[in-house]
Amino acid sequence: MEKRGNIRRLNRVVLVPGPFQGHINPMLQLGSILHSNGFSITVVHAQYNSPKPSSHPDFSFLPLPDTSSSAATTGEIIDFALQLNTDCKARFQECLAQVMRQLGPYDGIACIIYDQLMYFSEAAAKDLKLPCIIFRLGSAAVSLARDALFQLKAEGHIPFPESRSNDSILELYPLRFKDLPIFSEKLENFLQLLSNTNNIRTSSAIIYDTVDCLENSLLAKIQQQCQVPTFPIGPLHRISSASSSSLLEEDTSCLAWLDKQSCNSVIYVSLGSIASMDVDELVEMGWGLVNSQQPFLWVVRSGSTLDAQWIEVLPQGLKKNIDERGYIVKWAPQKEVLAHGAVGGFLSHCGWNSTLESICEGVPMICRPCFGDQKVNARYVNHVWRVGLELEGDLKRGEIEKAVKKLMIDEEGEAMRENAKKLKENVKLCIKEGGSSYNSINRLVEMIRSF
Ligand SMILES: O=c1ccn([C@@H]2O[C@H](COP(=O)(O)OP(=O)(O)O[C@H]3O[C@H](CO)[C@@H](O)[C@H](O)[C@H]3O)[C@@H](O)[C@H]2O)c(=O)[nH]1
Repeated sequence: MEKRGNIRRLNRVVLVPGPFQGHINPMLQLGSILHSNGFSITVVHAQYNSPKPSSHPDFSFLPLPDTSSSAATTGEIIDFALQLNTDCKARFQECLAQVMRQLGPYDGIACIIYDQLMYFSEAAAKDLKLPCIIFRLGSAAVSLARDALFQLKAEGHIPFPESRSNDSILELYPLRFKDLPIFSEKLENFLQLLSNTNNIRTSSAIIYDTVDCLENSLLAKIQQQCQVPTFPIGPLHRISSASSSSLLEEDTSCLAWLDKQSCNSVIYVSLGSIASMDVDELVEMGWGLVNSQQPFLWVVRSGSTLDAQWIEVLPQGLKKNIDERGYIVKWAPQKEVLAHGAVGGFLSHCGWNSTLESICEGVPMICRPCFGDQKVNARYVNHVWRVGLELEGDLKRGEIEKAVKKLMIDEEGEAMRENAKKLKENVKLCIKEGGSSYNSINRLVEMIRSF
């Protein structure tokens, strides 16, 4: 890793993850892959949802003293992200200059890899003449859908009336208007954020945590439109040996509970790290699961129910039924749960990490998308990859019960399980030696070495 013509070694990669669980995990997984390829890793991060340095002793961590460290709920995410970028830009540049000084004259930064949400990184890198690479965290389908939003807006198609919800969007088939990854309540701010995050500016490449066998034609389309190389290197959680970057404590007691359940019998329920529900929805979910008669493992994050601390708001009768059939935790070791033989289905919000993790374990899904890219992922899960079904409309116990039975017991669910198993095998081929993701990682490493 020596720079031609001098003895300066550029082997440090600076990573800038977004401050959410679903963003931190893949970035640190990428860090561990680069580390195993001989790079030193510095993680520059926001203080809000700060990653835990003790879980990654091989990396250096530098917090940005951002002022926007207030809780970001679903409705506030757009404004939070815009503010974070304003707050962090100058400080990031100071931070980089500090890293460069500390490294001394013979050691240097090869490049900066930043979460597209942290687009302030690019300007600072440019000022310091450092190469940078964008990390786009969602699927290729989401990326294309986001690009198309500006045209749809210019043509007056968004915001769209309820009557158009089910209409297909030709250029984004099979997406319908209701699947678009938009935040309708804050459309102008959202498009502003999107235009900032989508702009490649001086970045040298784009990384995707996705797999060729899932999104082959979409990835080809992106590469055609893109002036810089793209690297689909996922699923990172499968390729990387990184230890858990969980911000919350994982309750591993659920694994012992799973050990007592029969094969493929348990429905695992989790809506990720951001989505919330109200008390009525929590109660409906509880009864729906109980009435399905299937054993269930349910993640209810502390504070994820509006107007409640945790599950104290569940009626006693329901609690008693849950104790007989289910197990509730505040946070699960999700990857281990999905890999457990007892788990036969996943009721998920379809965050991209959860979707990939489920596909990699061959676990079919009930899709309950809550916002943003989750709606696109859900559509691909049930309509393209055919490894799940969608739970639409208001969250009602009868509908939940029906969906769980369909997935876990009916023939329709069995077909989805078969498809999921095939997809799992295809992904395995992509990550093994000579596979598409394996080759993509090698090309990425070569590119970083050439900077
Ligand atoms: O009990 C739990 C629940 C989740 N997880 C992990 O937390 C991550 C959750 O990520 P994801 O499924 O992507 O959901 P969010 O946390 O909601 O992620 C945000 O970021 C994603 C990546 O950009 C987007 O796809 C989502 O829509 C957005 O909400 C996954 O790695 C899970 O394994 C656990 O470890 N334990």
